[in-house]
Amino acid sequence: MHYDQCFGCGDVESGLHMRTTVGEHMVVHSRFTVTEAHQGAPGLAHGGLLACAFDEALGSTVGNLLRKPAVTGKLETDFVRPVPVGTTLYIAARLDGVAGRKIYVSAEGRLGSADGQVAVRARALFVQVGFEHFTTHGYADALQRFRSTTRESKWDINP
Ligand SMILES: CCCCCCCC(=O)SCCNC(=O)CCNC(=O)[C@H](O)C(C)(C)COP(=O)(O)OP(=O)(O)OC[C@H]1O[C@@H](n2cnc3c(N)ncnc32)[C@H](O)[C@@H]1OP(=O)(O)O
Repeated sequence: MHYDQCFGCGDVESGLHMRTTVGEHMVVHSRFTVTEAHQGAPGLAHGGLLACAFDEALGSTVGNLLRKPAVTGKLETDFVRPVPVGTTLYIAARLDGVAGRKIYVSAEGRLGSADGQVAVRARALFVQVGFEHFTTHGYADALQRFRSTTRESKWDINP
């Protein structure tokens, strides 16, 4: 689901500008290029921004494969190698299982190419929610407009 104000996939200037495609064996691929706006230590990606990229990639995996609204309940990250500014992180994510409303997903991010060195691994639990989760806690008017103008069309699989 593409929301233009989303920090992960939207058009926010300092955002991550991530796009997602679904590949073979239901592996969901995302890319994130680290810019000057994403630094923690000088010249290196901030860990929280990397976690954000994985939240986005894993959320997109849930959205693209299950097409059910869900939110992150738990997100774990292993930071294995530093990710320098200018690097593109290639994230491959998988759906590991579903148990009732609980959705388990995991991903790994590689440096520079789809077969580069692993820099980050992540696992998450998403919890399926009703649309009222967003209207109750978020901008209800904006969400209703977003829903009525997009419906199915913003689930962009391999645009
Ligand atoms: C394309 C879109 C990309 C989007 C990418 C970005 C996604 C996001 O960042 S979403 C924003 C961040 N997340 C949030 O704001 C969520 C805030 N949390 C909540 O709203 C609630 O805690 C919520 C909805 C997760 C769960 O609450 P609720 O609906 O009452 O369900 P609840 O009964 O507590 O939990 C359901 C099940 O999940 C389990 N669960 C919930 N949270 C956790 C957790 N942190 N760890 C382990 N298990 C958990 C519960 O134990 C329960 O399991 P069971 O069914 O076996 O008893």
